Amino acid sequence: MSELTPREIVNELDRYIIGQNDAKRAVAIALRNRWRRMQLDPELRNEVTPKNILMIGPTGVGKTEIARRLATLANAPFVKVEATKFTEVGYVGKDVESIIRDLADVSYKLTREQAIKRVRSQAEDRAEDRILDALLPRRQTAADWSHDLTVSAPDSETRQKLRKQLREGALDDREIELDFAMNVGVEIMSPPGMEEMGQQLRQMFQHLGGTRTQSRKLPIKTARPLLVEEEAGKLLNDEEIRAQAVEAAEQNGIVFIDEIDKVAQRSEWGGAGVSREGVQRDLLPLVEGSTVSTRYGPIKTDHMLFIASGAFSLAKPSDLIPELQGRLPIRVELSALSVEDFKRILREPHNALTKQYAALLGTEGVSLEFTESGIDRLAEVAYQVNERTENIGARRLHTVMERLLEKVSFEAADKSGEKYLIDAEQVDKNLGSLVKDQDLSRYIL
Ligand SMILES: Nc1ncnc2c1ncn2[C@@H]1O[C@H](COP(=O)(O)OP(=O)(O)OP(=O)(O)O)[C@@H](O)[C@H]1O
Repeated sequence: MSELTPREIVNELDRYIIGQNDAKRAVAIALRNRWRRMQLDPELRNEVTPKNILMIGPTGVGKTEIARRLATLANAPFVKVEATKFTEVGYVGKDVESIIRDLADVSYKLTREQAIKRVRSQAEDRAEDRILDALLPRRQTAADWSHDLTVSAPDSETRQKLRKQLREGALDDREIELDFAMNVGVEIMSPPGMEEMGQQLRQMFQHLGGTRTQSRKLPIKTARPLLVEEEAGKLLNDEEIRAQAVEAAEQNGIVFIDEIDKVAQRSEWGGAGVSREGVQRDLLPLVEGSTVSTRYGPIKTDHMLFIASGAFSLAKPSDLIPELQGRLPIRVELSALSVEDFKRILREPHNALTKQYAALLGTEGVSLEFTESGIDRLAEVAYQVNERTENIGARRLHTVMERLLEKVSFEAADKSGEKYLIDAEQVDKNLGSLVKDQDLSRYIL
């Protein structure tokens, strides 16, 4: 559980997202409220439900990015779905529960990764010993000392030498033969709603099947990560991880529902409105709090944080069914991005595109530098293309940048040691004609 204060959360988000302060504040408060809730005594804790958020703003201005970064910050399981997915042909209702099942999968993966991190060094030690055993069968070193091979004998001199070489990477290419555990568990696909039964069957088969081993000959550098993974697996308790994953999804889960405006009911839309309202009605129990069965066991949605988002250019939040409106009490508007914002997005974020491309090309020994004028011009070009064709927000920076650097990216492998300077002139030279030609920019930028 993140202990960051709202101010700290906003500061962290500022490292990646330019502007959109209202939205940042809203999600920061929501996250802090989770921490506050956990400080309460259990009885009151259960009464406090999250104040879900409705983000309103055009496409590509940072709605998803804010939610995703928040989740990363809080180490929280996160899923994003498009509400329109449930209006597609073939939708037969109730499938919205798959959102929670996906969240459970994400949560399990996250929880397992964290658990692996905790046992990693122990698993690495064990893996090292197994490699050494393969290089120098332990009987030669340990048997005289003890017949019980599970008790580790002190390293013989040869073993010590090998261990040193191994750690220095000197034996990386040496091939060894090892027994790897093969999971013979049966994958059971359970129909929606029957996950728990599937889970029980899976466990039953696992007991019947057990694990078998398979002997494989591999170079040490390939074998090592596999052995670490296998040893970590042995050190972990899967039942415990499953239970923790359920807990994390219930207490920390964040569900981001995009395009909620597209399923907002408007009386004049007539017939189609029914199915749209249907989707809202299906979503409602999740947001209000219900129990969904997953392969990890039943999961309650009561304390998950739901962030719904949409452009609301045609429909308005008041076109959503009243119950859903009531469940999304916090409204934040995100503004369209200006040229100045684009300039900052290219320069400031920790992961700014300019930094990403420079780092990528750096791996080829090519140095890529953007002058101030170059960045300004790029931002202006992206803004212009957005105005003239379709406004896709900051996503335009990606398409424009990709186009600008296409040639450099292609050639970089043969240009080690060279330096590329991107100034305004370069930008104009590469993109000028495309920007002027509306049809071309529609296809290419
Ligand atoms: N304010 C911003 N600061 C930095 N980067 C941004 C900002 N807005 C958008 N971006 C970048 O633009 C891309 C798209 O943004 P995002 O996915 O958040 O859009 P969105 O507002 O959720 O749109 P949609 O509703 O269409 O999904 C991301 O790569 C994101 O990093």
